[in-house]
Amino acid sequence: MSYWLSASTSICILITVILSILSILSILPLFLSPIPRLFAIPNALPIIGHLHLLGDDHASVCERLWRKYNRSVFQIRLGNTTAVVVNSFQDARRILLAHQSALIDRPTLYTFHGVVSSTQGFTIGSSPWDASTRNRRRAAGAVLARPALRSYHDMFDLESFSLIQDLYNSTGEGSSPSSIDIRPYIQRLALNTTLTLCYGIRMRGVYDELLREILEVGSAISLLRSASENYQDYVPILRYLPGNEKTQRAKSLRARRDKYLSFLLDTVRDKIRRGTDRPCVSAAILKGEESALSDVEVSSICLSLVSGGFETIPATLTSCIGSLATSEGQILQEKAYEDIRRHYPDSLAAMFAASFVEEKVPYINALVKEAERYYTASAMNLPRKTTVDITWSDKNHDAVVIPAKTMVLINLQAANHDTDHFGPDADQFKPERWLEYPENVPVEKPLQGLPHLSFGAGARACSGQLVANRVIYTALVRLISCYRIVASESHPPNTHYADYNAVKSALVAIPRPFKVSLVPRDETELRTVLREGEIRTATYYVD
Ligand code: HEM
Repeated sequence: MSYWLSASTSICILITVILSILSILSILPLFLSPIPRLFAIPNALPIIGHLHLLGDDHASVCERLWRKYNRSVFQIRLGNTTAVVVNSFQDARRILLAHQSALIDRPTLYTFHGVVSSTQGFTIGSSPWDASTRNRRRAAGAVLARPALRSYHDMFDLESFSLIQDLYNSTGEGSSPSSIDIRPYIQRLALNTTLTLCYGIRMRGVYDELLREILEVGSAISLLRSASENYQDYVPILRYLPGNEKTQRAKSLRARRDKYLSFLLDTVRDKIRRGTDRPCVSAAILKGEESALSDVEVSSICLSLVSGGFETIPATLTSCIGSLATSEGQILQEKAYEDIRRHYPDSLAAMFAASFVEEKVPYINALVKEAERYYTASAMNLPRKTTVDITWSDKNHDAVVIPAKTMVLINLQAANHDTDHFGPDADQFKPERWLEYPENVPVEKPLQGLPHLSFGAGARACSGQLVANRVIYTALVRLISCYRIVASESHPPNTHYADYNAVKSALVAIPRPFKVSLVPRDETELRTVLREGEIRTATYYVD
């Protein structure tokens, strides 16, 4: 009897000791954390920190951690790097705007900055803050500012017209056309927009070889900026393993990118020699009209504009079309069509002629904002780094100091779906949230501050948001007024705000493939605008 008693006592003691050790281990990171008193997520492992916990979908995991621990701002450890994650809309907006100069820097990463970017310089979005970044951001800002939009009307017209024309040619005529994957068409629309701005060059074919090479290399490079794909950035010992595949891959992508960037710049030089160049960023700089920038800075600006738009616009626009194509989306399409007709009552041709110079249909503006919010293209934003200490406080917790040189990750996906800010239906695609209906017609609700955080905010906010809005707006107005978009039954879209993304570890979302049928609303009217459009746009580009 006493033997059993002492045995059970020993087991109890053993369990108590194990539990005590475990609880000490779980709270230990709080005491060891480099940012004193800022809540640290438990269960960091030696060497890798929280990388195991984050998996490949950092935004959704951090969103769940926020709700689980009821802390919108917390610290995590990515291998050897401490990062502060900010989740709620209010906190994200506050840290980006109230501390914008303290957050103006961006961190450098071994694979992306050390290997990929060693030849053409960093893009603006991946550059640490210094005088060169300031000059490049200013130059890009001038090209992408509101007054400059006017000079791109031909381009907006041509590219959105080519979208409609090529879709028409690919899907066939009649009321039951074949279903199609729309993303490659939108990729060309987005890439041609920035290629025209930077080099005065566009690709005619949706499956053009150079176009596909730029897209493939660009997407692969964007994966090299992801924490979950590049443990060697945070666990340095991995860099020295023999046959390091990541570094080899980064070098081969760098070589492929250097090749097409040189080709594009050489083409502009050649056009300048022959006097056939078009006004664009690189021609202005090569001709000495803009002398403050070096060659590497010119390459960096062009690279920033090309890479800034070619994935973000397709992610947003393709997914929006996915939502419109569902059975619930049919109602949204009809409301949008009615509103387009209300503002352009005369004819489809009149609407076509005006749709690229103004953004005046409220329902389409609401669709654009909702698509940008709901399908947050860059879920974890481009990382930021503090330049000085930030004193951070909120009403529920004591003030903490986030030290200078800390990585700050703003969870844009979580902020854009924050029910405290957008209401209980934040997880639904609902353009109506941006509208009010006095006298039963849609009018845009007056905006108080930022509508959403998909373009970031503050001193390093997206430079291309006005161009992006116009491209998405024009494409939607034209598509919806020409076609009813219907989801394929065999390849339907995934419309969940996180799961629509096939590659969650990438810096910018890549929507899962789906197909739609495009049913012409009025075949005769459609053919008229196609004929007129062909004549009008033929005058824009004479190669
Ligand atoms: C729907 C389309 C787009 C989305 C959702 C988007 C999103 C973003 C985001 C989240 C950032 C980082 C902001 C921050 O750190 O706060 C960014 C930066 C940037 N974007 Fe965009 N973007 C889009 C389109 C474009 C386009 C079309 C261009 C150029 C033509 C562009 C050029 C840039 C540049 C140059 C930066 C770097 C800014 C800096 O670091 O100073 N973006 N974008």
